Amino acid sequence: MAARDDAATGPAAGRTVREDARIEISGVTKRFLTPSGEAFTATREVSFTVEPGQFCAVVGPTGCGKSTTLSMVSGLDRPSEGSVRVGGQEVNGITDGISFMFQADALLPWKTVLGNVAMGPVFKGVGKAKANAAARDWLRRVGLAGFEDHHPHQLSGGMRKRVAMAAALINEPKILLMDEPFGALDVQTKAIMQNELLGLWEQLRPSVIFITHDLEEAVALADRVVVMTSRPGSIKAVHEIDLPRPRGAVQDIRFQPRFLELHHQIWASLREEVERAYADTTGEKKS
Ligand SMILES: Nc1ncnc2c1ncn2[C@@H]1O[C@H](COP(=O)(O)OP(=O)(O)OP(=O)(O)O)[C@@H](O)[C@H]1O
Repeated sequence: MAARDDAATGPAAGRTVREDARIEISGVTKRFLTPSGEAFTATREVSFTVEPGQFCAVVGPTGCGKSTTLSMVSGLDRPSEGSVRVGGQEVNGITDGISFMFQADALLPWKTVLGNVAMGPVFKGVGKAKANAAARDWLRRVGLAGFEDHHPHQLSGGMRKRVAMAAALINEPKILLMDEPFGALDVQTKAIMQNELLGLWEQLRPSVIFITHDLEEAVALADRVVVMTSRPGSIKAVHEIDLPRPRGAVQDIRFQPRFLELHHQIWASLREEVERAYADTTGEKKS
């Protein structure tokens, strides 16, 4: 396990970050009841911290409990044991100041692009004119000026992601939870969206938990990469990513010697878990 950041030199150094944006996941075990009434352990004693303003990626084999962990941070679900704290307060319901982005678009098909993005401030009680003005500004920031009156089905996959990103960021969340947000995009569009996300994150600095199956994406974007074991998911390793910021274009980062070194190290620990999870599904034994 690599050494942890020093607060003075870590990702938040020299920036205004919100102390209430620290996420502390401590000893979280989550059990579900199976249809036959048995307890199924999805995660076991998961512990890691995301410092305020830090970008943390989580990787691990399929079914290891990544999304389950995220839903406990969001307050949509509760741990069976252990605790999740945001800004020092135990999470026991939907927490204010948290936004989400998932692989599937969460856009309302009957609303225009402008209407979708303005929804966040409207729900917070901002007047419609002011919310629309903020939404226009955010659409400009994500390169969609001129598409305000379109509906989601009239946009490409990448454009819909931009709308989702504007909708997630318009309320300037202290925490952004992302579950494979770019998983369904083609390679080029994915790289463009990753660059856009990094640019916006550097301006706003929410704390981010970013789940991905793409280790290159995790290393290119994150300050910290958490590797989870195969089911039941626990923490295998936490790797600090010491690539300098701003990172520049993700397409170029991938060729840097330090990137390759980090990727190689993390893949060594992830690979074993991916193979173990695969063996579980095929009934093969891997000790
Ligand atoms: N509400 C639920 N009820 C019962 N079992 C659940 C529930 N939610 C998740 N699980 C189980 O918990 C385990 C972890 O699921 P989870 O979706 O968190 O994994 P994941 O790591 O995000 O997977 P993937 O990478 O495939 O998206 C899985 O075996 C899943 O079937």
